[in-house]
Amino acid sequence: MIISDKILTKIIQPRPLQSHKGDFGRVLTIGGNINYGGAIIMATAASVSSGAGLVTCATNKENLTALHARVPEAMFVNYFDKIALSDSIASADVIILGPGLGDDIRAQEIVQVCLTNLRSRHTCIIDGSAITIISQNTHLKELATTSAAQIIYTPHQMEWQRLSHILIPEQTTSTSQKIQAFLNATVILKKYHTEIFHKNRLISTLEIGGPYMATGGMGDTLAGILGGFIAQFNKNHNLNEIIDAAVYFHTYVAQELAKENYVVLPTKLISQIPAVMKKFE
Ligand SMILES: NC(=O)C1=CN([C@@H]2O[C@H](COP(=O)(O)OP(=O)(O)OC[C@H]3O[C@@H](n4cnc5c(N)ncnc54)[C@H](O)[C@@H]3O)[C@@H](O)[C@H]2O)[C@@H](O)CC1
Ligand SMILES: Nc1ncnc2c1ncn2[C@@H]1O[C@H](COP(=O)(O)OP(=O)(O)O)[C@@H](O)[C@H]1O
Ligand SMILES: [Mg+2]
Repeated sequence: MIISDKILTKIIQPRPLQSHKGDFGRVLTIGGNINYGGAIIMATAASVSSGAGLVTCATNKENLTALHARVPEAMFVNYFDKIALSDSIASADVIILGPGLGDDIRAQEIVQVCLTNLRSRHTCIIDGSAITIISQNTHLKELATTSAAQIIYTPHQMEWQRLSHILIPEQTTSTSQKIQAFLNATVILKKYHTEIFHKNRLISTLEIGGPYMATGGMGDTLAGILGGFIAQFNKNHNLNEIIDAAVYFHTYVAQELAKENYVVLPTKLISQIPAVMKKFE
């Protein structure tokens, strides 16, 4: 199915008057080592801007000042503190694991803590470095595949090559779907005309977007929007439709900005999110 803007009017609804932040879900973002702090800050900012009720960022303490300067709405947890990390996972609805996490041994331990603490009530978006880590570790792959949580992988083609062992030129709809079924997860294969492989074997395709999106941080921003959409819309809509809406929305905002901009900066896209959501309410 080709996704259209109809999905946005369906999913983005006016908020009930009698509501509070607790009604719009809790997102936990996990990532951002000392080299890639920007990735987790962008994912966190995108979750906040797309309407998650409460957002916590579990990251390297080096990123704390920048996080608070850029996204004071977000709370902070030191991701090396295993007890604090487990507690944050327990109280989250949606977890975004991996933007800028890196793939060293301590990052692998963080992925292990996250996967072992997932329960059926959780949705976990596995992005960036976490995909690379899981690709290289059979035990972690097994934990993800057998998890009771809803797992959503958001690979670009190179990350999908690592996870699926399908070389990029051989990544067709049918080869990708075979591996996605084996992973027991949704797969959002990011590229020009992104494809979404849902768990019930439906496939959604994006026919908007373009190279103005080829900027570092654009995928981190998508992970954040997915988190924000799932956290707040999960009660009233089915997960496949919310995922399609988030993926379409991310590219729609970029496409609008591309009318006046040669490249679309992820931070600029994030700043437009609330106003564009308002258009579809
Ligand atoms: N400001 C930041 O802190 C940033 C941190 N980042 C993080 O850096 C870590 C490594 O991720 P990277 O993706 O940079 O590195 P990877 O090594 O995972 O992938 C990048 C390589 O894949 C190739 N590739 C092939 N097809 C592609 C496609 N369709 N889309 C994208 N790349 C494709 C690229 O040419 C490149 O050589 C991740 O954790 C990521 O979240 C990136 O998001 C960039 C920005
Ligand atoms: N040429 C393109 N056409 C359409 N979308 C693109 C293009 N290049 C990049 N994108 C989109 O930008 C995002 C890039 O994600 P990713 O590579 O994970 O970025 P990062 O990890 O740097 O944040 C994806 O949503 C991808 O579909
Ligand atoms: Mg990425």
